[in-house]
Amino acid sequence: MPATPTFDSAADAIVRVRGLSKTYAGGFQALKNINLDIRRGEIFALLGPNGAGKTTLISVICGMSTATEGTVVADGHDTVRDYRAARSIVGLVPQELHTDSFETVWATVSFSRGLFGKAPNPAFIEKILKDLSLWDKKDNKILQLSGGMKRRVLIAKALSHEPKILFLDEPSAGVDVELRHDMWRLVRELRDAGTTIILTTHYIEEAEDMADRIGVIRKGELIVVEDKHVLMRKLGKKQLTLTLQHPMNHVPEALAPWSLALAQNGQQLTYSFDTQQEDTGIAALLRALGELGIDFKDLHSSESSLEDIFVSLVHDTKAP
Ligand SMILES: Nc1ncnc2c1ncn2[C@@H]1O[C@H](COP(=O)(O)OP(=O)(O)OP(=O)(O)O)[C@@H](O)[C@H]1O
Repeated sequence: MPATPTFDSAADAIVRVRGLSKTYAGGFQALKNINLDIRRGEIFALLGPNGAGKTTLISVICGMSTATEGTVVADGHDTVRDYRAARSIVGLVPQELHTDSFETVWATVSFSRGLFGKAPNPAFIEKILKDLSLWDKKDNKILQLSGGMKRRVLIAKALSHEPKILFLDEPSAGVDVELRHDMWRLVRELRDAGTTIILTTHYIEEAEDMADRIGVIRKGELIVVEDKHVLMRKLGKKQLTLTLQHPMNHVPEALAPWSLALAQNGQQLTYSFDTQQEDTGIAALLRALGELGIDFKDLHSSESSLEDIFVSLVHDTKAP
């Protein structure tokens, strides 16, 4: 399993993370020497199990939390030395809802824009609220809204100052299907308009669907950064499943080289092969089956999903 971090030094990186480590006050090291370039205009998905360090990494990149070592440069601005400028180009949709507000939706979102020193732009705020189906709630107080509506307000706030980089921390956690679809439509629109999107997610099918590149973080280390399609091609496995005419009790010794799995009460033989190999071994397997007189009535192949790849990456015992 190639769990080597591929450090990609893109010429047009909008975020450059170098040698980033973070140790919390209690002594726990949550991030270990992270190097990462986020390309301008991409959707980058950060995957990792609970506690891997995703939120910590996002908060340090956004300048909300300080690193113990290393630097982050966002669109040319060092997030520590040049905090205000760096912060003004970043929008963050946090995981937690802190929105027990007596303010109205309109006031809250407009105020957020003002916090970043941007001139009022009611037409722009109106557009965001309409895009997020919040327009008819614009005069409601935040505390009167449902959880899903509050989540929409968080997104509206993050977008209010027209950030170049939008961070979404677990945007789909606890939201209904409708909001999820609205959110992904909006994310695609934003990306098409030039916004760079960085998100963390547990919904791997979403990363598979949405992301241009994927980063996998485990125990504070970035173990893989790769173009989604390349990752799936490189680490993906294909499976060939044969449904047999006659069930068998065990896999014959002569078929040992293919490490076949027998399932479905001896009716199904499965062969897993590496998609990168030049010779998949399928032709030889079919010949061997013919020679042994093993007939099959059906044959189909399938590819491993990003989820399979992710699970095998984070459980790879060889990696640290
Ligand atoms: N303020 C803190 N003080 C000490 N340790 C912390 C603090 N915040 C987070 N941690 C620890 O750092 C590690 C990384 O946490 P982080 O929230 O970044 O993980 P995550 O990948 O976002 O997890 P999840 O998917 O559960 O949100 C965890 O072990 C967590 O317990």
